[in-house]
Amino acid sequence: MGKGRRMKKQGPPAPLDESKISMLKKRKAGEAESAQKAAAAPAKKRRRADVDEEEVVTKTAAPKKTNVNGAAAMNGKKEQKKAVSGKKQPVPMDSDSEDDEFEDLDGVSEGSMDSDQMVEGLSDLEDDDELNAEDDSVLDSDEGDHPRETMFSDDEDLSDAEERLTAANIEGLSRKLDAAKEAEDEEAEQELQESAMQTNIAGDRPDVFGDAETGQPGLAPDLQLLRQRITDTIRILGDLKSLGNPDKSRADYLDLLLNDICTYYGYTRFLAEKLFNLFTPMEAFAFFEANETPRPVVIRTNTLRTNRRSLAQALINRGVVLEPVGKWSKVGLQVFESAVPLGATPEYLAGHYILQAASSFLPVMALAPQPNERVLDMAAAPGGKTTYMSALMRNTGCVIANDASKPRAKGLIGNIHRLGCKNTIVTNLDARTAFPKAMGGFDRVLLDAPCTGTGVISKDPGVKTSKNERDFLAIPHMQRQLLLAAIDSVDHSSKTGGYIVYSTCSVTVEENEAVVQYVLRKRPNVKIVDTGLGDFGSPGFTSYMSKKFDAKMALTRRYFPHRENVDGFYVCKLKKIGPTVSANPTDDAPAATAGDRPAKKSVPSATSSDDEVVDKTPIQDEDGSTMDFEGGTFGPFEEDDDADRIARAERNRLRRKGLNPKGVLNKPKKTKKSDESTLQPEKAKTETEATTKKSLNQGGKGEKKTVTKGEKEKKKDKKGKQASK
Ligand SMILES: C[S@@+](CC[C@H](N)C(=O)[O-])C[C@H]1O[C@@H](n2cnc3c(N)ncnc32)[C@H](O)[C@@H]1O
Repeated sequence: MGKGRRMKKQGPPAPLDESKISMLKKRKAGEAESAQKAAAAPAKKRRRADVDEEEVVTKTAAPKKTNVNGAAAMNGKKEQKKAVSGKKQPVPMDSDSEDDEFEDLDGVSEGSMDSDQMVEGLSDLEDDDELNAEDDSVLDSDEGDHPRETMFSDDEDLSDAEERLTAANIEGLSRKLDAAKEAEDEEAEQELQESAMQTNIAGDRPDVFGDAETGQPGLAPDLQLLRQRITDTIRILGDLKSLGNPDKSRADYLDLLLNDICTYYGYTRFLAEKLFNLFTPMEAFAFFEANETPRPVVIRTNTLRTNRRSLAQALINRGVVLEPVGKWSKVGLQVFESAVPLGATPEYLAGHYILQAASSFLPVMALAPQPNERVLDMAAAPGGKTTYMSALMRNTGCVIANDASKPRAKGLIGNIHRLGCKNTIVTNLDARTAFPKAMGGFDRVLLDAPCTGTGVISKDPGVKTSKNERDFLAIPHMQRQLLLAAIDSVDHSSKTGGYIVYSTCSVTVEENEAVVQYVLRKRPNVKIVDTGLGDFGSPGFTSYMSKKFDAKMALTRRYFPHRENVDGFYVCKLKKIGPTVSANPTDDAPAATAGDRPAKKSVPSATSSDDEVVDKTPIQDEDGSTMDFEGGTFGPFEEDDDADRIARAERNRLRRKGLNPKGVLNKPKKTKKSDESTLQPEKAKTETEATTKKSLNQGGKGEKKTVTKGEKEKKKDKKGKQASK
């Protein structure tokens, strides 16, 4: 549908630094020798072009496991990779001399490249920032204790120093991305203007309303014209005064634009509007466009079984064209092309890697689980993040990997076994209720929440039409409950942790900042902290439309397909700073949780009695100031009345269907269900919804709910309200 976008590199690794290479050339070989070699070069090039398989295999002194076929395949792939990545290629190597390698680096030689050399290229790309004039590791052979080991480190665990390095890398990458984006934006703007000029050459003010009919009635719309009108309208909206029709308002243009976007990209008006409102019209266009193309394929090296260099080597041997994903990750590899199915290679089956979107590394990096900790992954299936956590913890401590969906939990078990995670226990529970009471005291909790999936529309275009108003009430409601439970499951006095990471693959405010804002109000014992992910991505919104959020919301991170070329994602890191209490004891705070280990001093710990112990001690911020959680700077979430709002939406939905809400909703039910479960969709539309529904049922089953005095009073209140309505 949309104009094809070329596959962009997942955050471009820095190109090889030619000046450093020249320096090395000079140092390694004298000038006279260089001249001699240069004279001999054509002959060598010819020889290389004719290189036979035997020569490839015997290139290095040390015996290599180079797969001849794989190497041969790579020769062909080299050119393809050039085309895809548009970058200078890694170095073809020859055992003859290092100088030859340098010639190749200069791009003179058309010679063959074996798989080892590809890996060398990768290591160069990975660490080129660290290169200095004395660095021997730009190119090397496999022999001896060569610094190459540090270039493509065998030990890719994130030590403290490495973590800092990763953060620095992210900043560097981010700066590069900014520069690249600026250039791209300029280019796009120019293109847009050029094309607009071509079609509106006749007049200064493009008449987009004049050609409102882009196709004959009953016929498919002319997509070319539609696209043109979209770009024209965006241009007009950028300068309404001089380009717009004086008889038309901004709202008229926005309306036209939204309708065109719906027709062109196939969204419902409801969702198109919701997503459109996140951006300027120009950026919204880029977002919708990006949703039409797939994100780069990325695999994560499982460091419990191998290291990235060996994995890259093995896959290159099989004809896979790949590169390190970017400096921000030491375990990711972006795959450009593959001659074999990536989900069926021997390395895959042996658990050396997992196919995992780049953005889904980020929540785990933010959580930063430490060896020997006790960690909970509340919604874990199929386990991309669980297995990454397990690897970061080096198979020590304990990861509880939970998912409410049984079939998905089976997949999770499969991945855990395949990847050799031995510190992991799988549970199949509704995480909204299961953990805080039964099993708390976690050092860290990850909640990668079920969501509407508006960040992954390129993977699941069904989202464009399947998500409705009701979903945007019911799903955030569940996310709030889950996040409250996540907080209540954490031990605030954990010596190493006390952190919660909340993430979604959705870009809407309802599922991200609004959920976090809600829990900040409900749990004054948490605060937003820096994700540690550097400047990669954009800050979370501190205000949106009429809503104002906590100023620290800017510490949360948003990722967008059109900005970072990753799936749309949101990451927020919270620190629990006091025992579980609730600002409103009648709300979702459990009467007793196992989340907090008994506090050491006078702070009253939660007990197992029905009545919640509320710690009235004001919670102090790091600077010693008392935190203001009651209204004030952030609001206007005056009253939490999710159930009412959902009920209202349900009534509206039924009315739209032509049904009488009173008749339908007041029908006597066979079994008694909780407020929320009666409001779940009758028909599961997506896997998430299906799971949600199931988990709701599971939650109801066999769970004896403890009702506090406050809860009883609130219920009474609600009944009174409903009766008066
Ligand atoms: C976004 S996916 C998780 C992806 C996973 N973290 C990964 O990286 O592979 C959300 C998961 O939440 C699960 N889920 C939905 N409702 C749940 C609940 N109440 N308790 C626990 N898990 C739930 C779904 O089954 C789904 O697998």
